[in-house]
Amino acid sequence: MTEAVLRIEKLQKNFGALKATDDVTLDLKPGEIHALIGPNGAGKSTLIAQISGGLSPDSGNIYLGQENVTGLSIAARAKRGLGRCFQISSLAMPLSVRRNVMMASQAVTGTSFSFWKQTDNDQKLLEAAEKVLARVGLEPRADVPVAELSHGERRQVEVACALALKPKVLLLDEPMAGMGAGGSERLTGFLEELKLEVPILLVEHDMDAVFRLADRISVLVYGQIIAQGSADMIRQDPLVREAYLGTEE
Ligand SMILES: Nc1ncnc2c1ncn2[C@@H]1O[C@H](COP(=O)(O)OP(=O)(O)OP(=O)(O)O)[C@@H](O)[C@H]1O
Repeated sequence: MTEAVLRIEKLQKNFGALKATDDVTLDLKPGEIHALIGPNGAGKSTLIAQISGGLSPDSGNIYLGQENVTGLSIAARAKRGLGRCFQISSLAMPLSVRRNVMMASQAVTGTSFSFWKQTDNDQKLLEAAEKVLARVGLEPRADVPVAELSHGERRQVEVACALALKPKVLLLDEPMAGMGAGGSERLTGFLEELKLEVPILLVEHDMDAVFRLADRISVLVYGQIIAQGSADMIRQDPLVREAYLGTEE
């Protein structure tokens, strides 16, 4: 059996009486996209926050490869290869696309002291940024301030920032949100290629993208996984149809 790169075991998180994460177990294997779907308020963001390290679970464990990372900080997890899509709000708007990507990779290489001077000179960072920008198709926009980009392009910058950290695992929280049809289509194609290098745990409301991309899908409702399996299995699952009735489809 292929070893999981990310494994979540019996995770539990309560907010007062609300069970936001209720005994969640799932894993992510090399080469796959595992999508996490569920109606609004199902607990997807809460789960992603616990995996990335922003929120501590009440109980349960999170493993990156063999290592239990449940007690580690966001930065410590990032150093161990847990990449996540940066929120647009964390991008530096006045700075160029290239500079944003360089700053992202610097954040985990530990070279942040006096980085304003250093960044321009650090050839390694620059080369790494150029590679990533080419990868996501942002090369022609490298010198443009993020503030001048379209929403879809900013999303691409977020993905580029995450990739600059050379992650072993990628968490993407609604990467298609706010993108036009063309943007979603391009990003879908890109993620299809990317998963072969970096497995992806994907939270996404765009069901066309989910059903096209996901090798496996977990359906979260009221903090619990009510179904887990291939896209075909999930499409036909009566519990899932009931949970989505009148919402997504
Ligand atoms: N810090 C918090 N304190 C109290 N309740 C919270 C907190 N964060 C989230 N919740 C509640 O936990 C539940 C799960 O919320 P969460 O944002 O994880 O759902 P979601 O599936 O990501 O929703 P959406 O699809 O709308 O983004 C919701 O009922 C929400 O109101």
